[in-house]
Amino acid sequence: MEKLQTCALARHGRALSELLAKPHRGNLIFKQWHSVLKTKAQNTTNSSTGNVSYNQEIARFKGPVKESDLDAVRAALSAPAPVQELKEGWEIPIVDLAQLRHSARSDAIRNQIRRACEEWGFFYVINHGIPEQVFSDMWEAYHALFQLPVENRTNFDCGPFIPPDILKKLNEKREEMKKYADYRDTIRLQNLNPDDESGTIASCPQFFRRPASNFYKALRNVGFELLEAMSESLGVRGDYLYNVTGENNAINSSLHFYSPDIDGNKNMGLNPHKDILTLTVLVQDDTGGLQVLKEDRWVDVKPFPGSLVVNVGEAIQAITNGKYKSVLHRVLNNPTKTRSSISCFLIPTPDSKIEPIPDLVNEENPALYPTSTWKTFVYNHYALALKF
Ligand SMILES: O=C(O)CCC(=O)C(=O)O
Ligand SMILES: [Fe+2]
Repeated sequence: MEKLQTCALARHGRALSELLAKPHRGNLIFKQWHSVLKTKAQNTTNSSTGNVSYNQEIARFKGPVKESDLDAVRAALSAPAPVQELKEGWEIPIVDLAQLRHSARSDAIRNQIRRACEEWGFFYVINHGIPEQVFSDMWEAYHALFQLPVENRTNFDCGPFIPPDILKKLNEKREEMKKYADYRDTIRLQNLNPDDESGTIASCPQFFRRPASNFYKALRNVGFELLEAMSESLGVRGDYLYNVTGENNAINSSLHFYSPDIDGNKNMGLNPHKDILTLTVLVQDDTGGLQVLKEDRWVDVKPFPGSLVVNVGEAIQAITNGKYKSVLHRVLNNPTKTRSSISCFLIPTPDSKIEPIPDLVNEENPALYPTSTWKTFVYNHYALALKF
């Protein structure tokens, strides 16, 4: 703590304790970009963490770490929407995968998926059949990973996936971007093929490889199954979305650890953003805080034990010519508890062609997206967001 305090003093010329005493201590100075967690166990009540917990004071104030640029870019993609009361009875749709696998019910479930993608862009998946052990092993590995000293992360935490020239522009806008800082720590893994133990996963610590491989394989395969159902729900061949996103067996992942909102400032753990990729499959612990925007209202994606949370990415929105929605979502920090989540992103390969499905384009529905490669799509996406 002492070291961090010195660091805060040096940077901001004020003692940490002084700032902590102020009612507005959630000010920009402390909205650091990343946080680092480790050491001293505290009595946090995060059920999925078991006995493991992290020192939240440190988590909040260490930083900025090597620029969590992606968060800032994502935040810049759209201004935060107005916060309104949640509408009673609005619930995220639930998709029962066991029923989808049951031929007598699969049509009905595909229709549910279609509606969920059109109306919400988000849904829960239940009865996916992934053994509980896969999750518990992964959570254990997750917590062990976060306990490593931050300098030991460089081998495997790939940082943001942003084209270098965009990154340069972003650095020029750094001050402006600070207002979008998030209260959390994130480890990012990129281009990880869970089938290939000699690939990217080999740069992860030994203890993490096996549980991560099992976990990502399971989540990715659920993602593939959903891509098939989504293709069919659009009236195209079952392998359409899978093929069009490049038959990529590798995934990206963000492992998030959210600090408690100890000053009650309703700080943002993760600013409103859309996922740019194909499909996100996410697990969250039982803390809650994830919200999705629907008709200008934030709706809670409440923890639902045993479920996966799935959301449509920008790539699918483009391929479906806007029919399936990639929607804004955010995470609010819990007042007292930490929160853990792991996103598994299905990603196209760089040369994949991203363009609307021809059958979905007609006179009434002109193409809303030009044909591009995934690489260009990503570039344009960020460039547009940053308005240069
Ligand atoms: O932590 C969560 O629940 C959301 C994470 C998320 O939106 C992301 O990684 O893109
Ligand atoms: Fe997201």
